[in-house]
Amino acid sequence: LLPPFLHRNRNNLEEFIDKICQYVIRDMDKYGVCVVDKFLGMEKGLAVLNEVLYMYSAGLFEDGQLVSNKGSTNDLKTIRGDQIIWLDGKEHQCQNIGMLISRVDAIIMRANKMHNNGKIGNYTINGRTKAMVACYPGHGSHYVKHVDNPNRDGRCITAIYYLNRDWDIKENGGLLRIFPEGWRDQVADIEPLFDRILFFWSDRRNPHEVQPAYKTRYAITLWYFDAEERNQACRRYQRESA
Ligand SMILES: Cc1cc(NC(=O)CCC(=O)O)nc(C)c1Br
Ligand SMILES: [Fe+3]
Repeated sequence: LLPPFLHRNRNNLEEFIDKICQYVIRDMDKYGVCVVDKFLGMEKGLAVLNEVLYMYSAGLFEDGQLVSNKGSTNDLKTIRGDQIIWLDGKEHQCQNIGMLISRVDAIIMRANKMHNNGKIGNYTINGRTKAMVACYPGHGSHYVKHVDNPNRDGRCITAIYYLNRDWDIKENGGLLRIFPEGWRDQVADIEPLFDRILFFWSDRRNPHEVQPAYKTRYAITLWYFDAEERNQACRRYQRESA
């Protein structure tokens, strides 16, 4: 008879997803931010990391936005921000990234169903963006303080999965600092640790920044849509572009 921990069969996965789901609902309701560690486990986490490293080494990432950085002499020194690639997870050599995406979908859709008559935080989630795989090259590249969805474009939850093994925040930097609205001068400092997933409301409640990273820093981001807000945003967009 196999020891219990080797039976990672369906019902263990179902139980795991339910447990994480309760935790996500509670923390999102209370804080608007939720961190889950050991999300996939070492083996699957490494499989996802290896797919990302393979694509990065194959030069498939596009150059991210240029962050114009005023040097000391006030010259416009542009340092490269994050480099990104968008994936739907069905691409060749991406089946583990695809598995990660379906795990996050399972939690969000389960939370959507489970929570006060099919809503999480009063949202009805009916879709998401593709996965944005981002790499900060690590020469001090950072991301300036911003809000993901400042103008009601439909995105309600940001989910970020981190892939950085042996990350030492003092040495390597790359801290994600969230300034949750209503927390007064408190901040949420999130280290981009391997196999960690972070959820937060995408709107103005959660301005955030990535502090300069001094080692290559990888993350996979998904943004989930609220049906109503997304429909209104699409209608607005059609009117504007008509
Ligand atoms: C391209 C793009 C990236 C990000 N990334 C982060 O905020 C970093 C989070 C982290 O890696 O810890 N956000 C927006 C609104 C856009 Br657009
Ligand atoms: Fe962001």
